[in-house]
Amino acid sequence: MPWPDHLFLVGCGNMAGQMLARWLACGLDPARVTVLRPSGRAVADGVAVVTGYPDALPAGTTVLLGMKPYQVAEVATALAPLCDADTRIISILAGTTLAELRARFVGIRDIVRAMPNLPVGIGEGVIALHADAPTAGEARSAVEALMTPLGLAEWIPDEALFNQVTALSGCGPAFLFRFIDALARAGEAIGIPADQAARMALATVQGSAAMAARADADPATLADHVASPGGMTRQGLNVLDADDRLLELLIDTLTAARDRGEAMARGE
Ligand SMILES: NC(=O)C1=CN([C@@H]2O[C@H](COP(=O)(O)OP(=O)(O)OC[C@H]3O[C@@H](n4cnc5c(N)ncnc54)[C@H](OP(=O)(O)O)[C@@H]3O)[C@@H](O)[C@H]2O)C=CC1
Ligand SMILES: O=C(O)[C@@H]1CCC=N1
Repeated sequence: MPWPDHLFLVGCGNMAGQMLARWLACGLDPARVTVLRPSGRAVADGVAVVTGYPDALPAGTTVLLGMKPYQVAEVATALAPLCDADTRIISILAGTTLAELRARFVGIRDIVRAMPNLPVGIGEGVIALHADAPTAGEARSAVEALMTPLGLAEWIPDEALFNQVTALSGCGPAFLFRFIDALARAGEAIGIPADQAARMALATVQGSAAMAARADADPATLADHVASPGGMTRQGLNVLDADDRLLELLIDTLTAARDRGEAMARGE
């Protein structure tokens, strides 16, 4: 596995923390990692944690921007002077365009936008990637190799779609967690004891997702395999399908998330 010579994480909270946990589990040497986080909280055995910027970054450093998007100006002011032409930057900042990153990290050739999601921590995430023309092919390959142990890595050639894919896969786990919770609560509402409904909802979603991932048939066809003609499932599907109720709900959900990304890109 071609790990970066050095990895410098700016912020290591919910998201970057999951990425790092997976990289370490896959063999990244913790001595190659420095984490900057204001709290100074320990991250993992052997990983250096700092609360301020070092005087210099080691040669061959890959920087992961993992703080909140609104902090990019403050971070870039401190970080950009430490970067040299060979520093690689990976940004997971939602709604932060490459144009903005290029304006803040002038002179850096290799900048990649990455949009991971939380299941990267167990190697079952999705990571959308986008790079523009100046970023070297070698850097793209290196970043892709770094993302591969995290799950499904997909290049998005058109950055204009980045907020859309963020809505689908970056935010998606939250929508799925909400669905699992709602399925359990719906079970409880029709009389199943709460703890049993929670266990059964989670196992149903887990088993269905795993089966869909392995099946030759697409998910829409699999739904028909569950539904016996004139049976119970069809009656339930009729509720979800009436006026495309579920589809419309999800389109509204993704649209709201996408719109927020566009507003963030405008600095709102
Ligand atoms: N959560 C998710 O599912 C996803 C998040 N993202 C992106 O990841 C980024 C982080 O989100 P998330 O992990 O949820 O947020 P968290 O709040 O969990 O983590 C933020 C991190 O930034 C650190 N931090 C705070 N202030 C500064 C500062 N001034 N300079 C440097 N670091 C700072 C925090 O330090 P400390 O640990 O000391 O508090 C913390 O480690 C965001 O840009 C978001 O858009 C992208 C995809 C999915
Ligand atoms: O909520 C957010 O803004 C980030 C982007 C994707 C998931 N979390």
